[in-house]
Amino acid sequence: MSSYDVLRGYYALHEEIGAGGFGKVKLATHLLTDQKVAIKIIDKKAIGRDLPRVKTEIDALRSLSHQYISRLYQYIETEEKYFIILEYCSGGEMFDYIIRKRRLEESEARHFFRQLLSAMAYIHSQGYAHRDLKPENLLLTEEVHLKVIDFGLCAKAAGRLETHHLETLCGSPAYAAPELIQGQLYKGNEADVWSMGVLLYALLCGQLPFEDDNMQLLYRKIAKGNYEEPKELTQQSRDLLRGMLQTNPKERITIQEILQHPWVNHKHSHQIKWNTIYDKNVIDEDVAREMAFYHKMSLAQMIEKVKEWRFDYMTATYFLLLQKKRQGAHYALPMPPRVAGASTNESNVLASPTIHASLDNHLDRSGLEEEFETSDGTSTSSGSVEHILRDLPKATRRASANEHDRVRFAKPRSPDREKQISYLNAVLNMESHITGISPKNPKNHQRLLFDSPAVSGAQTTCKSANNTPARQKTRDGEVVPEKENRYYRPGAASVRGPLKVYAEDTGTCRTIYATPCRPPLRGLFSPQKAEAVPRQRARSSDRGTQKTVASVAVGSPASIGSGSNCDGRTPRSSTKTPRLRQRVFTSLERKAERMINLLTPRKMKTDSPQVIRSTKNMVNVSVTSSSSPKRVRQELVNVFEQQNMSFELKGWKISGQKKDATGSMTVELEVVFLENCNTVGIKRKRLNGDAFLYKKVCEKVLQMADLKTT
Ligand SMILES: Nc1ncnc2c1ncn2[C@@H]1O[C@H](COP(=O)(O)OP(=O)(O)OP(=O)(O)O)[C@@H](O)[C@H]1O
Repeated sequence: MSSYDVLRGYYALHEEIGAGGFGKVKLATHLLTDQKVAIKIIDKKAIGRDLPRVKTEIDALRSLSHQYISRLYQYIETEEKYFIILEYCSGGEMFDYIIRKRRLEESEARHFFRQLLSAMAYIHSQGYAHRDLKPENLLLTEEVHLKVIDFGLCAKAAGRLETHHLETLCGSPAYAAPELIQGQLYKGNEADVWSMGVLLYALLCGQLPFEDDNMQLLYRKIAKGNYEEPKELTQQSRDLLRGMLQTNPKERITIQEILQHPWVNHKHSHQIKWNTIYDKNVIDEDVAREMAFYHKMSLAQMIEKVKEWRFDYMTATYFLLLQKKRQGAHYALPMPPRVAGASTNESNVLASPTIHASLDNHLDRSGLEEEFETSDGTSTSSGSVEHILRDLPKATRRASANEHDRVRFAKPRSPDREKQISYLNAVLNMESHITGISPKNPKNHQRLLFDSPAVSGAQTTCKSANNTPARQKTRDGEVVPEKENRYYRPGAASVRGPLKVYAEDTGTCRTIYATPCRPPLRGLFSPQKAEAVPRQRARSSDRGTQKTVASVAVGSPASIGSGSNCDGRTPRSSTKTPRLRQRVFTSLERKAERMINLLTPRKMKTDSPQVIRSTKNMVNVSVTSSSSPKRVRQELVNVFEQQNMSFELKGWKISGQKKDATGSMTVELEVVFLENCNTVGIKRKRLNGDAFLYKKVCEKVLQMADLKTT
C-alpha cells in the first residue's frame, strides 16, 4: 500500500511545486470541486525531532484565517506522513517581481507591503508571531494578491504578544533581528517588524540591506544596523525603513505606527483595514445547499457539519466551492454518487483529526482592502456561456449572507469561468450535429432543443435563418472564413483539453484536437445568431452525449418551461430541474476533459514546449527575442555549463543547482512559447534554497544567454 493511498479518490497529485526543509509541496486537484490545491507532504521519519514544527504550523493555520494568508483546507495524518492541504498560490513568489524588474517602483512595493502589513497586523492581533518572514514565504495568487505561508516557526503568546518574551533562535539569518541573533530574549512582534523592514528594503532596492557570505561578518553587520540607502529612495521610504531597521527593539516602529505611516498611506484615502474578511459563524447557504444535495443531507444538517470545522474533506470542499462562488465561477458539484459512501476512502479522510478552527475574530466586512475590489464591483460577461450560467436556478444565484463578499470579489472573467468555457467547447468540439443558438435569445431555445439528435426531422424547419455557411462570426463579431476557424484564435472561446503545440516549421502555435476538429458550436456560446453546422451522423457512442449536451447545456429554465418539440412533444430534458441540469453538465465537463487527455498522444504532449496564452500576471516569465525554442534551450544549457552548475535536462525544463557559502539552491528554467507575443519565453522557478542566490543565478543566466530577455 502506497503512503499516498489516503488521497486516492479525493485528490489527484501533480508535479512538485516546492520543497522546504521539512518535505515537499505538490500541486494537486481537489477532485470533487476540480480546484487546484497545494499539498505539503511531510515524512514523519525524515522530520525526526522537528515534529513539533508541524503541529505548530497546523495549530496556527487552523486558527489564522485571513485574506492574505494561504488558507488551510484540510489536514491528514497517517502513520508515515502528514498531508497539509493548502490554498494554492499560482502566481509564484513575490520575489520573482524583483528578478524581473530588479527593484520595484515605490507604488508597486507599497501595493505588496500594504498586503503584508494587513496580514501581519492580523497575525499579531491573534497572539502569533511568524518569525520566518522572508521572500520565499510570500507567494502570489493569480490575481496578484499576496499570501503569507510557512507558519512552522511561528510562536503563540500565552497572553499579549507585546509582553511575551521568546528565546528560540530561528528564521533565516539575513532577515533576523539583532536581538535574536545575539541570543537575547526578544518579542516576536518586534522581531517580525525587523524582518518586514528587510523585506521592504529588498523590494525597493533589489538587494538585501545586510549581506555577507561569512556568517560572523553578516551577524556583525546586522548588529550594527548600518546599511546603504540608495539615492532613488524617497524621504518617506527612508524614514520608514530607518524606523523598522532600528537595532534597539524598544525604539523600533510598531505595527500600529507603521499602519499610520505616510509612506504606507501615500495616495490612499483610507488606512489599511486589516481585519479578516472571514467569519466562521457565517456559512454561505448557496454553497452549503450544493453540498447538502451531494451528500444527501438537509441544508440545516450540512450547515451544522461545516460549522464543526474539522478541516477534513468536507471543510476543504466548502472552502473551495466558496472560493469558486466568490470568483464568479459556477460552483455546482457533479451528480451525487449513486451508492452512499461510494468513494473508497471516505471514512479515512473524514476521520482525519478533528481540528476546531478558532476563527473567532471581529469580522469587519469593510476590512476588505481596495485590492480585493474590482473596478466596478460587478462581473462582466463577454462569453455567452455566461448566459447559460445566468440561467442557473434562482437558488444558486440568490444573494446570501455572503453575497456582499461575492460581488466584491467578483471579477470580469475568472480563470475558472475561462476553464468552464473551455470544457464546454471541448465537449462541443466532439463530432456533433447540434446546431447552436445563443441562449441569450430565448426564442431560439426551443429551436435548439428541436435540433438535438433526439428530434429527427426537425433540422430543416428549425434551422436559423441567419446561416452563413461560408463565413462565420466569432464572439467578437470578427468575420473569419470557416476554414480558419478550425484552429484556436485569440478571441474565440478556447479549449483547455485540446493541446496547443508550437510548430517549429511555421514558427506558430496551433491547437490539436484529440477528437476530429470541428468549429466550436459558437451559436451556443456566442451572442451571435445561430449558424448552420453541416449535419453529420453522430457515432453511436457520441449520440447519447450529444443529446444530453444539447438538452442540458442549451435550454434555459425559461425555454424548458415552454419548450415543446416540433411534433408537440415535450423534450425529455424539460423534465429535469435546472439544478440537476447543471450537475449533469458538470459531470459531463469532467468526463470530456478526461477523454481528451486520454486521446491526446503522449508524444504531442512532450515534443513541444508549453504554450502560455498570456503573461499578464506571470511574474516569473521572461520574454526572449527568439522564436526558436530549441535555440533558447541550447543557450540555457551552454550557460549552465559555463557556470559549472550541475544540471538536468528534461524535455523543455532544465534544473540546475548552485552552491555557495550560505547553502545550495535549485532553479528550474522552462522554455515556453508565449502566444500573445508569438515568441519564446523562459519560465523560472526556485525549487529550493535561498531566494537571493536564486535571484543572482537567474540574472546571470538570463544575462549571459544571448536572448535579449525582458
Ligand atoms: N500554498 C502554496 N502554493 C504554492 N506553492 C507553495 C505553497 N506552499 C508552499 N509552496 C511552495 O513550496 C515551498 C516550500 O514550502 P514551505 O516553505 O511551506 O515548506 P517548508 O518545508 O516549511 O520550508 P522551509 O524549509 O523554507 O521552512 C515554498 O517556498 C513554495 O515555493
